[in-house]
Amino acid sequence: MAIKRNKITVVGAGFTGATTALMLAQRELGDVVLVDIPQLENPTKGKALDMMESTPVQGIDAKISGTSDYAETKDSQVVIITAGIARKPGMSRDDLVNTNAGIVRSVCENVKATSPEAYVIILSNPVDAMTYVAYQALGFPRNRVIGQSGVLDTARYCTFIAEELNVSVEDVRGFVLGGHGDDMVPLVRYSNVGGIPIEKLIPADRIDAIVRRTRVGGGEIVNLLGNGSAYYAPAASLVQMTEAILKDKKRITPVIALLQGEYGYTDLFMGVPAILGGDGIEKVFELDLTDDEKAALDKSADSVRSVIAVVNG
Ligand SMILES: NC(=O)C1=CN([C@@H]2O[C@H](COP(=O)(O)OP(=O)(O)OC[C@H]3O[C@@H](n4cnc5c(N)ncnc54)[C@H](O)[C@@H]3O)[C@@H](O)[C@H]2O)C=CC1
Ligand SMILES: O=C([O-])CC(=O)C(=O)O
Repeated sequence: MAIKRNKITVVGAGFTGATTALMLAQRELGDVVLVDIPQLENPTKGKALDMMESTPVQGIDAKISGTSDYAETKDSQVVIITAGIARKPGMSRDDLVNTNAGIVRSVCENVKATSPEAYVIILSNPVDAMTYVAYQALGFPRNRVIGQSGVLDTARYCTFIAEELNVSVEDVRGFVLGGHGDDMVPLVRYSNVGGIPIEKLIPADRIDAIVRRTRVGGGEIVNLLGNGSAYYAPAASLVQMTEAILKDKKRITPVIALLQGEYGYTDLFMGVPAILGGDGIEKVFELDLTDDEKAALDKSADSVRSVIAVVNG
């Protein structure tokens, strides 16, 4: 049987969606279908065609198409959901909950009908609650419904650590757990540079400053952009997760997963370290936490619960 390229659907052709589509193609992870609402059919087709016309210059073999018709997304291996509104300065991610819950629900009904075997990655904010909405609407097993927050939050954290020490980002390792809000939990104790714990390299007050900056990293970009939120690092994070699944890389990475007892939480979607591979979330790791770390995670879990309560009405 002829081997075919993977098919990856990106729903939402705005800043994050379009950037993700281009980055997916640049890594030749598969053919990409970019979907937006019917009113934006032509701009969506236009963005896709423009990207497609860059492929000879870049030496990329991947098709990129734009549509508002889910028939064209049929049997995608991975579906990435970026549809929804983004926040502006002065707003929190949670302010987006009602609008985006409706959008994510309707998108997921289409995804369920056209790509019932897909691994679905959710970006739309507030992303922990939106992953819950997607899980309910899709009815897929929990290993196939995956939220993106921790790859991005950890990338910001590692960027700041590398800057602080003036070392390669490649040698920085860390984990950010919890909800994708200002209560997220960068795990200092599990962070190292080239295997050396960061507590041995960076003074405590500077580590505190890095942790604080990481927690509000999304807001820092929102305030600078003035009319939208981050999209380059979020897109890169989505691409890393997609690659982990499509290439069965079994990356150990934070993902938003449905917790059923892990860390003592039940029926909660939140960022935890996991193995991400060919079967989606293949295993969630339960790290040993100190009392302070667990208290911080509990606080973050409470924040996520309060947003999920809004969704549940
Ligand atoms: N989880 C995370 O780490 C991050 C989450 N986000 C979130 O991702 C979402 C998208 O952000 P941007 O791309 O910057 O926004 P954007 O406004 O540039 O793009 C959103 C796109 O979604 C489309 N859309 C709306 N309803 C739709 C529907 N029913 N079907 C298909 N498309 C639909 C819009 O027409 C628009 O093109 C926001 O909610 C934002 O807060 C953004 C960055 C990081
Ligand atoms: O801050 C926002 O609204 C977008 C986002 O989630 C991030 O960049 O972390």
